Amino acid sequence: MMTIVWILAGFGVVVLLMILFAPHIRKYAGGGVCLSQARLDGKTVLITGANRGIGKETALDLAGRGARVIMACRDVEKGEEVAAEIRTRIGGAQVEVRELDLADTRSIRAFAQKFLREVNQLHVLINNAGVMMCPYMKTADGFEMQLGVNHLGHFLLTYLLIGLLKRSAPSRILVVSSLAHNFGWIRFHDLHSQGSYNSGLAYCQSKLANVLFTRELARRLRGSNVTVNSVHPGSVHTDLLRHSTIMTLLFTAFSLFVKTPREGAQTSIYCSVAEELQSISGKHFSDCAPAFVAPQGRSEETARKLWDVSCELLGIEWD
Ligand SMILES: NC(=O)C1=CN([C@@H]2O[C@H](COP(=O)(O)OP(=O)(O)OC[C@H]3O[C@@H](n4cnc5c(N)ncnc54)[C@H](OP(=O)(O)O)[C@@H]3O)[C@@H](O)[C@H]2O)C=CC1
Ligand SMILES: CC1=C(/C=C/C(C)=C/C=C/C(C)=C/C=O)C(C)(C)CCC1
Repeated sequence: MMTIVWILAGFGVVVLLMILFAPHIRKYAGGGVCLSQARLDGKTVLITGANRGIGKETALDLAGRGARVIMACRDVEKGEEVAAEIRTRIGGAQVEVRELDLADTRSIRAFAQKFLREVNQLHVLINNAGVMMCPYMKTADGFEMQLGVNHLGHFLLTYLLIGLLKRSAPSRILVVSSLAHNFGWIRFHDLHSQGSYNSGLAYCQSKLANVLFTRELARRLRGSNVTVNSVHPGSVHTDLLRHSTIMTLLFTAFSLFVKTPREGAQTSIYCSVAEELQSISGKHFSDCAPAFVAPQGRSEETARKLWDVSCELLGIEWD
């Protein structure tokens, strides 16, 4: 009986302390803030998955800095609703919505074709869209969904737009990866998890692929004045968690310690605008500062092999 009383008392003390220190905990959990006041007037930014979560907050901030923001969304209607909200919140905001389904290479090619016809400059490409821990699904081209959307879809999109980015230089590419890359490895023998599927490990693989792509692309872009960096936004309460009940419960219970989408967007914003990053490429950032990359994310051999396999799967030649 006494043990239960002590446990309840301890729990009460913890809750009380959390309430008391809530503002301090929130400030700490919010993480790094982009302090740059840089304007983006005359610059064009493309953000994938900009209709919610981190992508939406990134679009809102960059539009506020005067950029022309193109929101690439698979659901145009949802995208238009968010674009209208951004226009209401920021007078004179230049936001547009274009259809892009990263789970279908035909949609990616159609998007790029139209984009290259109608937009003549691109200064920042933010590969932000993502899916996490979904049940086993395949993209229209037969790729495992998380690898297909998070890595291969963005790989093809970047390939199709790289000429425009080079012509618009100085320009930047951001790849929104994750701390989850630490727990991933590239399963070259079963890239699409046909033998066995673990939704968490498949997500980690796709986020490791993001880091490896960033490093290999940076190496290939040396001297072009186009930089590419990867980002971990932090643990952010967004709809990304929708396929994991445990993660949803955890993030709800510990919401004090988890970032809001606006806080989660800070590192993407920082890497898009910070003047001091103008010539920084092939690095990984979190909380608006350089961040640790796991050894498997630093392997040049794996990065090159993944590059070749990705080209082969997508039927492209990218030297
Ligand atoms: N939230 C977190 O804690 C963390 C997030 N990240 C990364 O941050 C990025 C943004 O995630 P977050 O904002 O949290 O998640 P959200 O689920 O809120 O947003 C994801 C966005 O990606 C879009 N998307 C998903 N599939 C496709 C597709 N096939 N084609 C085009 N767009 C698609 C979604 O569109 P729709 O609305 O139509 O579904 C949505 O706009 C992701 O890359 C994620 O891996 C990394 C670490 C932690
Ligand atoms: C352990 C623990 C947490 C869980 C963190 C997790 C599970 C992070 C997941 C990150 C994601 C979703 C990455 C996406 O790429 C909280 C809730 C912060 C509260 C403090 C203790």
